[in-house]
Amino acid sequence: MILAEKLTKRYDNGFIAVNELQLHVKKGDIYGFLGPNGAGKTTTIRMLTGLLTPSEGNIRINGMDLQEHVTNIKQYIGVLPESHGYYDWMTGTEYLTLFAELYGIAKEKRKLRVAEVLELVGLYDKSHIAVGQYSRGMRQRLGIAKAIVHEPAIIFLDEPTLGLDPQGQKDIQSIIRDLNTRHQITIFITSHLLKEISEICNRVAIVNRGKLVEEGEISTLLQGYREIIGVENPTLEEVFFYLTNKK
Ligand SMILES: Nc1ncnc2c1ncn2[C@@H]1O[C@H](COP(=O)(O)OP(=O)(O)OP(=O)(O)O)[C@@H](O)[C@H]1O
Repeated sequence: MILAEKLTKRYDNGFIAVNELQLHVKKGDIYGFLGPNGAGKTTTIRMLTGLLTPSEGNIRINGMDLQEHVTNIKQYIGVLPESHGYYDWMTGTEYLTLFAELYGIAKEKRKLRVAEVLELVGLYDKSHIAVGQYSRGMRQRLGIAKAIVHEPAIIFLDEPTLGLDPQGQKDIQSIIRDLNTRHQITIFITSHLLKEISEICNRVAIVNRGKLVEEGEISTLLQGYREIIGVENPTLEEVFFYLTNKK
């Protein structure tokens, strides 16, 4: 579904933030993209979603080259960026209706689709309140609703539970599972909460200083590092620290 080959980003100051990354996200995955601060996760998401041009390498989404078909591909993907602004004076309904319109959803379908996504993220009851009065958890849920309003096949969630309390984290996790299982959306997610990733994802990639250090099924990965780390049942956190601290 997403195939990135030799993906590289060299910023104008010469710094190589992403270095020949090979990624393969399969249809139906909840794919965790992990790495320490500064590893290149946001830079990668920005390239995979067509916001930043790679310095080298290529990206195929649903078999289409991203550079060549960027406009078409934007209909297939939805994004919850790491940080994003809202129009605080708008209600949840107005905000989503605006994006439904920008995505070209026909006027007669907009109202129904906006109501559907509000229901899906548990904001239906709050749809008439100004976004400025939403809690952080509600804003994140609204951000997810925005990411799915045009029925994309893949969504990219950059730290969706950052700064949320445990209940807020659980709410987002259950929305993610629901989108994946009931709505067949492939999910690409970054998070520093490794327990969260091991609970909701089936596959992960671990990056460090712009380079891929591992990719695969979580269960296979954990098994593969049993002897190397010398722990009978290593957690994702133990494997992560082993891989990102090694020289
Ligand atoms: N515009 C830029 N110019 C130069 N360097 C940049 C630019 N944007 C990001 N970087 C650097 O690229 C590296 C990767 O940044 P990026 O934001 O992709 O990391 P990240 O893995 O998302 O980090 P975090 O977990 O902290 O969000 C960092 O060292 C960052 O300082």
